[in-house]
Amino acid sequence: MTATEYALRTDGLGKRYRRTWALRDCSLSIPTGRVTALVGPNGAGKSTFLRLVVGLLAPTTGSVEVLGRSSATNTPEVLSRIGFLAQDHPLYQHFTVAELLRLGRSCNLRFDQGLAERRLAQLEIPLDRKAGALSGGQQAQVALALALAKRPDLLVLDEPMASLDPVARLEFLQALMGAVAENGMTVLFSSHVVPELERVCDHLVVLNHSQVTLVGDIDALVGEHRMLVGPRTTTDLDRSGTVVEASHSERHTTLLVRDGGVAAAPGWQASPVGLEDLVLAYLRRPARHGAEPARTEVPA
Ligand SMILES: Nc1ncnc2c1ncn2[C@@H]1O[C@H](COP(=O)(O)OP(=O)(O)OP(=O)(O)O)[C@@H](O)[C@H]1O
Repeated sequence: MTATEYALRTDGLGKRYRRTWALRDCSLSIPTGRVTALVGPNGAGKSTFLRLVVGLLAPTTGSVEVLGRSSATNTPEVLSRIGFLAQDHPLYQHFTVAELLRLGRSCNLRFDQGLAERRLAQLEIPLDRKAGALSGGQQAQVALALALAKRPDLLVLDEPMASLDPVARLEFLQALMGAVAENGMTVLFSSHVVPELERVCDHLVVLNHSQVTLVGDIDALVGEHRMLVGPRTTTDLDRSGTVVEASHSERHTTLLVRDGGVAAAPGWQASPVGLEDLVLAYLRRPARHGAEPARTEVPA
């Protein structure tokens, strides 16, 4: 792929706040046009990663390339192609929606006021209402309308649905997907709500303990993993694979494996794994801080 076929590339990216590494050794690529979910527990480094991507933070190590350009040399032209919705979608609470739109237009060359107004009219959000008088879901929708009106090539959203109820979350995701279908932009958003991601995302990054533990196309990742259940054992498996997670009951052993790991021994059964189980298994893995990925081979 050429540089512009990737909306985002990072190489050895790291950020340290005093003695705390919020993100380390992050090297990944996100192809253009994908909707990517960034998943991780509290404190995993998601916000730090997203703020590095949009240029609000400078890396301690490594580099970020966004829309084919290094973020170290971000020009106003590149920045105008990036939309960013910060966590809790902050809006000036004393501004009316119309005033927020005016502010957006004055700050962004490509601002599409008509697009924002149509979206807000569909949602029946009055333009003369102050942001502080809107519900959390309405504020999220206004923030999304402002971000979309920039007509960004890359839209970055930091936990955009965190404060929304299930209905508002669904409406938000539908609005986002509608905009993606219309504009064909690349979207990167962080979330804790794994079950909802499968419907809208085609790419996944799992971040845990400040490190990327899984990245790739969701269908491919799900296809590469499987669940093996067999008689309780820790040693007598004779086909190699990478054990992501092992659990044992009194009589059975359950393994989540990657790359092979076909149940070879009699009594073992393999089954596909769902996205949620897959993500949870990676999130449960202990921290590692070495250079090499922690891959445990199934004993031969
Ligand atoms: N400005 C800062 N100064 C010092 N430490 C920070 C700062 N910002 C973040 N951290 C630390 O960096 C780590 C990663 O924080 P970050 O906010 O990126 O995580 P997160 O995955 O977005 O968490 P959450 O899901 O709770 O929002 C945490 O240990 C956090 O305490």
